[in-house]
Amino acid sequence: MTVTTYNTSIPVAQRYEQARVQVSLVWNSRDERSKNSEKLSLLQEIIFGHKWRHIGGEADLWERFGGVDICLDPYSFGQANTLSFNSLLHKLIKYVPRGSTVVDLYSGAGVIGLAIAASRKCRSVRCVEINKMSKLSFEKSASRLPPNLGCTITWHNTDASAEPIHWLEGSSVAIVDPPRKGLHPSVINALQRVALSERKAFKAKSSLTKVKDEKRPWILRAREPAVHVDSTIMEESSGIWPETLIYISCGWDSFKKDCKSLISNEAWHLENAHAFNFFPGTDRFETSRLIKFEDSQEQSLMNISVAHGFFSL
Ligand SMILES: C[S@@+](CC[C@H](N)C(=O)[O-])C[C@H]1O[C@@H](n2cnc3c(N)ncnc32)[C@H](O)[C@@H]1O
Repeated sequence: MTVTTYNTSIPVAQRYEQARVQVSLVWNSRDERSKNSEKLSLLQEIIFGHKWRHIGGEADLWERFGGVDICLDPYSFGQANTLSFNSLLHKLIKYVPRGSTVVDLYSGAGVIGLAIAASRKCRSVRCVEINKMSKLSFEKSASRLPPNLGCTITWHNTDASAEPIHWLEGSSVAIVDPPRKGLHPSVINALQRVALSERKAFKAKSSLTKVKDEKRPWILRAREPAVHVDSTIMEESSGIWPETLIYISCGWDSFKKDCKSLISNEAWHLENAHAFNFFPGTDRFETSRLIKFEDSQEQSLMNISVAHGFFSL
């Protein structure tokens, strides 16, 4: 695969945005009418179409992340640098107090949530992801978790920005790992509100947040889990709000913007950050950082983890 950045008259960043991608398929046959040629058109359909089909080889790729087996299906998000991601997880896990109730927003196949569930004796972990195709990977990975974890783990196929308050309520730790564009304004707004004194008002009336009739069919709402692991009955969660926020970012500019918003009203205070090199040898280096926040209202510690933000060299 080649990405062309041919037009050198425009700035590098724009060159990549406007780049054209050339995909070369190497096929061992005399011509496109040879035996097995239907597989070639199938491959073409797979690459340029919207469906994935398993043609040959092992269907699943397994990785070991954060001490758990993780299944990576082709249609689910997967971290490119496994070593750096493991270092990030190792650091991140320590910021999650044992016994926490965790919400993993933008969870993909639930790698972070599953790793935390396995190592921090969490009471519950809720993974929230918009891509319904990640469900299968989550299910397969969850099936390999050690038995009797004593943690309720659920995976929800929904848009995290649709009802963020619902997901923050009942979670003592919130983890966000958004795409490069950063957090949706509704998520930032909800994080600001729950960390401020408004939190008390929320405590009173939130559990509270009624499910509204959704008039926009494209908005996913899935309060009920698509996958539920472990038999533990969910405890009453109202009254618990995030005291720890871990932000993992792959977009440095969007992170800076989100971070500024989160600390602007002193709801969250930056405490520390960690950086990890996700793309060594490139002209940018992708970093992860863990930033710890202190909540001035309640003197509790808040963490923000920023992963792989971009710095131009
Ligand atoms: C950077 S990936 C992180 C995935 C996962 N945390 C991991 O490390 O494998 C961002 C994920 O957010 C999901 N996503 C994007 N927009 C979303 C939204 N509005 N609500 C929920 N998930 C979303 C994407 O499908 C993708 O899986």
